[in-house]
Amino acid sequence: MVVSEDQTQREKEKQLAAATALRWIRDGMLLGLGSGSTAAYFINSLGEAVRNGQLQVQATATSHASDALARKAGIAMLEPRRGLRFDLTVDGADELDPQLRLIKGGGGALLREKIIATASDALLIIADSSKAVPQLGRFPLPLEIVPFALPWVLDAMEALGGAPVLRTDPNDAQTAVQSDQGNLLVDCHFNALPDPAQLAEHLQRIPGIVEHGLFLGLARAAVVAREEGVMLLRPGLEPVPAASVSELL
Ligand SMILES: O=C[C@H](O)[C@H](O)[C@H](O)COP(=O)(O)O
Repeated sequence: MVVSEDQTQREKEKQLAAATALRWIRDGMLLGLGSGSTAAYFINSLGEAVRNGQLQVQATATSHASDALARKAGIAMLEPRRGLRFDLTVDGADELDPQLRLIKGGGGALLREKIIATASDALLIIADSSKAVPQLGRFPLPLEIVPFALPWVLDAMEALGGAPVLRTDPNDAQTAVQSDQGNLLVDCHFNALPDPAQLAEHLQRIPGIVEHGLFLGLARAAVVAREEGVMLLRPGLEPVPAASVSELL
């Protein structure tokens, strides 16, 4: 596989954003752990700090893959239970706009990610520079669908102006990808989402859509690594160098 200079730069930025997020992790915190390649860098860095005795934390992961990675990294894992709330969730994103509205779910983990983000006092996004966009929608919107509902959900998405595509195995177009819950995933192409809140309302009314990948009003801050430095973005505030902010919460 040929890896372009751009891809190499993106990977470096993901690692840098993930490592920067560690500066806001405090001893004793209960953490939500995100999914995807950027979150994996964070889990590995966190695991290293735990194994070195620098940090003691407990966590719940947003996917089977992240759970396995975190256990392997030596992080103490918590099962879901009544009353459990997280101090902070650290997760990646497929797109984030200046108001820190997000598209998530490119890795299929959107449902557990939204559950854990909602059970957290704060959601911190870690991202490479390609994820920060002026307007959401170039990345197709992921949806988690109950299998029985698929045909009607596809019709409903077309009626909303989207072009829905069932997510299949990249090596076998006949095999649909299943989420950790055993549901189907649909990627809906819109090109641009001028009113994400209105779209989210429509999606919530379509039976069979278990969850959609619009995360609105959930992210407290985003660490975005760029060639010129690592910035902290917060809704309604000018971006500042991440190193200048000592307390996030
Ligand atoms: O379902 C996956 C998640 O929403 C990921 O956080 C998102 O797809 C970003 O993944 P990556 O860090 O690999 O770009």
